[in-house]
Parts: sequence; C-alpha cells; structure tokens
Amino acid sequence: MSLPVVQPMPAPANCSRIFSKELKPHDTEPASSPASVRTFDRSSNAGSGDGKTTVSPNSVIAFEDGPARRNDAGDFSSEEHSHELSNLHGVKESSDFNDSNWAFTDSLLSLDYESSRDSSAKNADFNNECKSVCDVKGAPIVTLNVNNLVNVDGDGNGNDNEALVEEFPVTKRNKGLCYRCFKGSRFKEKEVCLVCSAKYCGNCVLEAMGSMPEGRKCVDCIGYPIDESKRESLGKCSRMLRRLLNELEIRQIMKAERFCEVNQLPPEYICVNGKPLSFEELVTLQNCAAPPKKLKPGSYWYDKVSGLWGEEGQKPCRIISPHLNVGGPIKPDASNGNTQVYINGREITKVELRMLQLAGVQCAGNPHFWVNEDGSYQEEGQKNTRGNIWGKSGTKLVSALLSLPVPSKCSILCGERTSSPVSKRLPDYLEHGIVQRLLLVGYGGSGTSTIFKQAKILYKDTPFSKDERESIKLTIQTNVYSYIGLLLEGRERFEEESLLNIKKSRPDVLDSTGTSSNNKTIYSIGTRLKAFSDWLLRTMASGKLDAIFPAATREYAPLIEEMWGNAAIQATYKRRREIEMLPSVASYFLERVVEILRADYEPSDLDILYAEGVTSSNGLACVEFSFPPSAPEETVDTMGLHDSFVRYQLITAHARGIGENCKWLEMLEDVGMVIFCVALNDYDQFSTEGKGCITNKMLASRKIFETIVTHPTFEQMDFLLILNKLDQFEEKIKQVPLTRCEWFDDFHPVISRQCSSNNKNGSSNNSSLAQLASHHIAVKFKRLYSSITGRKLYVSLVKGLEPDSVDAALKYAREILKWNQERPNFSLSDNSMYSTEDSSFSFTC
Ligand SMILES: Nc1nc2c(ncn2[C@@H]2O[C@H](COP(=O)(O)OP(=O)(O)OP(=O)(O)O)[C@@H](O)[C@H]2O)c(=O)[nH]1
Ligand SMILES: [Mg+2]
Repeated sequence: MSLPVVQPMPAPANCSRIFSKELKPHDTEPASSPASVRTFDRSSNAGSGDGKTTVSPNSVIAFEDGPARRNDAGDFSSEEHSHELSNLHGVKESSDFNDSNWAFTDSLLSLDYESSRDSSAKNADFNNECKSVCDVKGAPIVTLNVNNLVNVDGDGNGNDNEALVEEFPVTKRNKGLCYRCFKGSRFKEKEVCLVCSAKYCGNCVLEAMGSMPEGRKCVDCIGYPIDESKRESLGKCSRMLRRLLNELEIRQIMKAERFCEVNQLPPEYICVNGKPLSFEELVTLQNCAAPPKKLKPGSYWYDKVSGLWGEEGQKPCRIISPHLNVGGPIKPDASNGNTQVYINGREITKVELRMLQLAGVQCAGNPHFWVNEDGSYQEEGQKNTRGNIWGKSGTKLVSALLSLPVPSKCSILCGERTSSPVSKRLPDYLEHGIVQRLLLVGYGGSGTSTIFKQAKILYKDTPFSKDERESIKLTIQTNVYSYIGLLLEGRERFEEESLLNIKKSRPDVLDSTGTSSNNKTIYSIGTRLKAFSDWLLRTMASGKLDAIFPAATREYAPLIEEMWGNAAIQATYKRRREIEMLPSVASYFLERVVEILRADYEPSDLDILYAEGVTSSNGLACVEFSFPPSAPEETVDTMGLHDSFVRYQLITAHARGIGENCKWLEMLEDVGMVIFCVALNDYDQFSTEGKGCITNKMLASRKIFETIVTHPTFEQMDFLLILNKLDQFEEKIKQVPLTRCEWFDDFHPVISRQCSSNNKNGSSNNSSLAQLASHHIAVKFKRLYSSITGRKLYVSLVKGLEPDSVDAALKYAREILKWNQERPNFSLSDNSMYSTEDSSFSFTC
C-alpha cells in the first residue's frame, strides 16, 4: 500500500501565466531561491527549449543553455534592475561571465544527493552557504561556497571547474526583506517556502511560487522534500494566500501540499525503539486502527504488547494499536524511567508509578509486570493475572489528569497485526477511538462551572453520585448561610443609613422612610435575631462557616424560618440589588431558604446547576460522556450511531490558575479544542486584579483569552468562543450602553425607525439590539484571534442556565471537531465555507 499520491494538478487559471514563465530557468528571478542548488543540464527535458522544466528531486535543476532572457513581463532583467541587484549583493558587474561560465552541464557541477530525503537537510545548510543566483547584465551570477557544498565532478577536488565557479562574498540579507523584490520589513506579512524558507511578500509570492503543484514552494524547490520543522503547517493556508487566490485554487494547492508524494514524511525520519522505519513499517504504523497522532520526525519507543507509545526518554503519550511489526525491540531505558518497576521490559517513569499506585496495583519489591493491551497484568514468570489497571473506576480520570494516555476502544478491540487499507478507513475520530478532549476555560464567573454541570446533567445517566449530592448539599447550605450573612450585613447598613436620616431630620416624628421616634427603622430586628445575626457575621468573618455544618441545619432551622418571615429582612431583600456582594443567583436559593436549610433537604439537578462552588475551584475537573442520539432518525443514520460511541472529555480549570501560572496548560497538549467562555454581561463590570488595580471584566477576559491563544500548547488548536449569559445581557443592554467598555467604544448601532417605533409601542426590540451588540463583541474577539493566529474563531451565543442552549453549543464543538477530522484535506474549504464573520456564529439560545 502506498501513501496517497496526488498528481501535480493543472495550474489554476490565474496562475498558469506565472507557471509557464517561471519554469524557464533564465526567467528565474534573481535570488528567487537562496537555497536552491543548480545543476544546469543541457541534456535534460528542461533544456529542450520547450520552456517547461521538470525538476526531479535528485537532479537538480535543469537549465537551458544560452543567455538569460527577459521574462514575459520584461521586468526581471532590465539593466537597471540588474544593476540594482548587483549593488545589493555587493557584486561587481562582471564581464567575465558569459554563457559558458554559467551554463554548466551536469557533469561539470552536480549536487550529489544521497537521496531526495537528504536534500532538505542539505538545503538548510545551503541557506547559509549558497546565496543567490543572480542575473547581472543578462548573466546569472552563482554565489556558492563550492568547497562545502558542491561535489564537483572530475577528480573530486573541483580543480577542473575552478574557472567556472566563482565565489562571491556572502550577502548579508536583511531578514525582513522579501527574497524576490528585496522590499518590505520584518513586520510585513510573508509567505515562506516549505523547503528553503525563502520569504516572499504579497506582490512576489505568486511569481516566486507559481501554481504550487506541491504547495508553497519556490518553483526551484519543487520536487524537494519539505523542511521537517514545517510539517505542522502543511495544508494550513495563510491569510496572504487567501487574499490572493480564490477558494478553489487554495483548496487544490493545500490538498497537493498535504498529499503529494514528495511532501510525505520520510520513513527513516521515524526511529522506533532505536531502529529507523522502512516505508512498509511507516505505512503499517500510520494505517493501524489507533495510530500515533500527529507523527513527527523523531525517536520513539513502542511497547508492542501493551501498545504504549512515547517519545524516546519520555513517559508514554499514547496507547496505539499493539502487536504492530514496526521498529526494534523495546529497551529497558526507553522512557528514561528510574523507578525499578518494569512494564513489558521497560523501566517505568515516576508518573506512571504514581498512576499504578492510584489504580491499586501493588508495586512494592520492584516488580516486573507484563501488561496486555486490555490493561490486564501479571508479574513476570507467573501465570495468574493479578488484575486490570483500567478495572478500577477513576483510573482513566487519574491518568488523564496526570497527562498519561488512556486506552481507546480501538486500541483495545482492534489490536491488529496487519494494516487496514486506507480506503476502508473511518474518519480519524472514529477509527482511533480516541477520547476527544475539550478544554473549557474562562475568566472567573463567566459560567464555566455551569456549562460543565450542564454537560453532566445532559449526558450522564447519573450526573452526580450519592456522595457527590451529599457534599453538594453542604455546599449549597453553606452558600445560603453566606447569602443570609450578606443580607444581614446589608440590613445593618440600611438601618444605619435610616438612623442617620432620622438624626438629620426630625427625630421624634415618624417619617416616610419608616423611622420612628424610638430609633427603630423598618430595617430593625429584635434581640434574638440580632444575636443570631451577630454570631453569623462573626463566624463568616473568621472564615469558619463550613465548621457549623451539619449542626446548623438542625439547630438553626427554626431561627432561619423566623428570620425569613421578618419584615426587616424582607425590606432588606427588596433592596438586594444594592448589596453588591450578593450574587443574582442568591434569590433562587433565598426564596426557598427554609426548605434548603432543613436537615432533610435533597438538592435537585437545577439546584446543583445554580449552586456556586460545586465544581472544584482550584484544580481541574473532568467529565467524560458521549452525545446520545437526539432524534430517532439519527440512530438509523450511521454517523448518528457512531456519534454515540465517540467519547468526549470536558475538562474545566479555574481561570485563577491561568492568570498566575500556565504550567498545567502544558499537560493538556492533546486536547482537541479549547472552549473559551466569556460572560457577555461583564462589559460594565469591574474587578480588582493583582496589584489592586480595578479592571473592566471584559478586558480581563480578553487578557486571559490572549494568554491562552498565544500559549504554545494551543498553537494549532481550534477555539470555540462561548459568549455566555445572553439572558442577562439582553436585559442589561437596555439600560447600559455597550460603549461602557472601552474596547467597544466604536459600537454605534443603527436602529431602524421601525425598530424604534416598536420600542415605543412597548414591543421589545432588545433582542435585535442585543444581537447587534453580541455580534459586535464576537467580531472583536474574532479579529483579535485571527490577528494572532491567522485562523478563524468559532463563536456560539449561549444561555448557560438553559440546557438546550448548552447542548447546542457542545454539539457545535463536536461538529467543528468532526469537520477537521473528516476532511483533513479540506481544511481550507472549512475556512472558506465558514469564513464570513457572520456565518460562523452559532445562535444556540
Ligand atoms: N443568568 C445567567 N446566569 C448564569 C449563566 N451562566 C452562569 N450563570 C450564573 O453565573 C454565576 C457564575 O457561574 P459559574 O458557572 O459558577 O462561573 P465560573 O466561570 O465557574 O466562575 P468561577 O468558578 O467563580 O470562576 C453562577 O451563579 C451561575 O448560576 C447564564 O447564562 N445566565
Ligand atoms: Mg467555577
């Protein structure tokens, strides 16, 4: 079986002009490819005068004989230009160069590549050595360091050709300049050749790269393998190309870039257990049921029995299909372990030992284990299976949190010994059986915990265990006591204000604010309640609120009932919006305070959803689920069936950790997507950040967003922006202009007359104002994201407290993952399909 090969495609319509011109070597722009190594071959096809050149990897370059010609546009080799170039290169115009000087034949000057694979490495060196092929007064100047790079034919010492090869001083090229027109600066966008790293500005890129039959390569680099450090960017189109070419052209170019033969990973660049792979081995590895993800050149270890796979000297990073006939035998120090505990002949790392201990595996006495692909294990030399690593519930979660791989269905069930034909392969996300990991983060209070809990309630049969419910109950009751405390604090303030008013006015007269001559106000309470209030406020201040449970629920239940029925408390509750610290969700609980603070209270799912502090606020929390088929017809449809097999892990982490220390982000390098949550209604909110400076919450949210987007772990990852709390936003936008946040000071919506008359008539047009405003916010984030990454940001508007809204947003995330997995060769078309700023919205409310 061979890797997919795409024949060089016909030049796209608007490129053909460039293509036919470029492949005439004499028309080649001076210095168009600094890394190019040229052997001029009279006998090759290229020199046959038909103007077309085929460049084979091993050869080399085939140039026509004869003096340099002007190109079709006549803009390359004008005397003026040549002069300018020669000055630029510090090269004297030389009459020594005539046809014979540069029209070398293969036998005179050839680069003897061991294999085409070496060429890119050589090219890298060559970048430093071989500077340019210049056209001076019609004659190209070859500036080469012959000694290092060119194996001159003949006696091998190059003497035969000394007369022909001139060495010129190396030009120190300003890195920011375009390699073709020598204009621009390092800040100007450029397209980079995948082979030689030459950079071209928007004016030159199409001239320099032609129709790109193998993707973004200088025409001179066609036929050469890519620079391996650029493999990740294969098929990922730049903004520049998107501006210059149409959708179809881009799609073709990117497809060719990903799949043309010469751009495929060279098998010998992958070393498994110390042995470079053969072509067949690489095919086996890439086409097994659970292959290593995003395979890059490097040295790896592979435990064929368990399927564990990792980079040499590192802990395992994946469980791939076991029993594959690739690489050599595993070495004991493959992962550089130092625990004296062995799995299948490999000394394991500390983090693996920790995982084994948490999984209940007895590791005392430096045991040597045999671990099978299904996780069952036995000690070396013994017949009986001692247990299964994955048998204990929670082991997978622990593994995931320790950034260790967990087995996928495919890696266990499809432990195959042969490779399956490419044509029969399912999309990656099904074939691999990999659990798709979604990281959910956001600024504090943006609603991440709510979405996380919604996912549990929506997709888990038992969202919360009995123990969890018991602990959530205590959390809710503690929260409610703290809400009461805030209310009582507010009551004291309101009472003091009222008394002050009495002193200012006539103290002996009952006034309209409810104050009376005996210094009582409508906010005053009796001694019993006052004592309770003082005690509660003291307990809260000392931070010991937790300690009063569960006794408080028994002892104070009657007092709570009395308090809630008290007129002063009710008067305070009416003014709850003036109590800044009291969250809006408090009303939901306070209105059922008596029921909730009873000992026999059992929280409902909705209570849990609304409750603050249920999800761990310090570390990571993770829920694993699959989407149930939602419609009956989906179960008939195979994709629907498959969907219900795919597992997803939603991992959430507190924003505090992000701001202070991004270390844990690195643990999450294999998440498939980042879901970033922003509370829409934060635009007029402020919080005190680090050194006591007051910051607008939307701007604080933007800062964290930037931190995560620019974090190396998430460089290539898709981002879904959840604009949350749309319900509150719709209400707020009626009262508070969006321009309250300086980032949105350019928001000046034009509301049509009809809309404003609707408003006057009382019919609500706030949804459209809210839509315009939320759209404006989304566009701001999208622009920010694309200015950083050059990619598109997906956006979803959400009402976090509504299950359907969260369900739709998470399904949107699933779709995005699917698009990317199913159509790798259409990564651009994805962009083009959803590239307009409006169309990539998901209104999921
Ligand atoms: N009205 C409304 N309230 C929401 C929405 N989403 C979340 N909330 C409430 O907003 C508050 C904060 O939500 P959380 O989910 O705790 O936010 P978080 O991002 O986890 O916050 P921290 O853990 O404090 O960082 C809670 O009281 C939620 O009930 C929403 O869409 N609409
Ligand atoms: Mg939270």
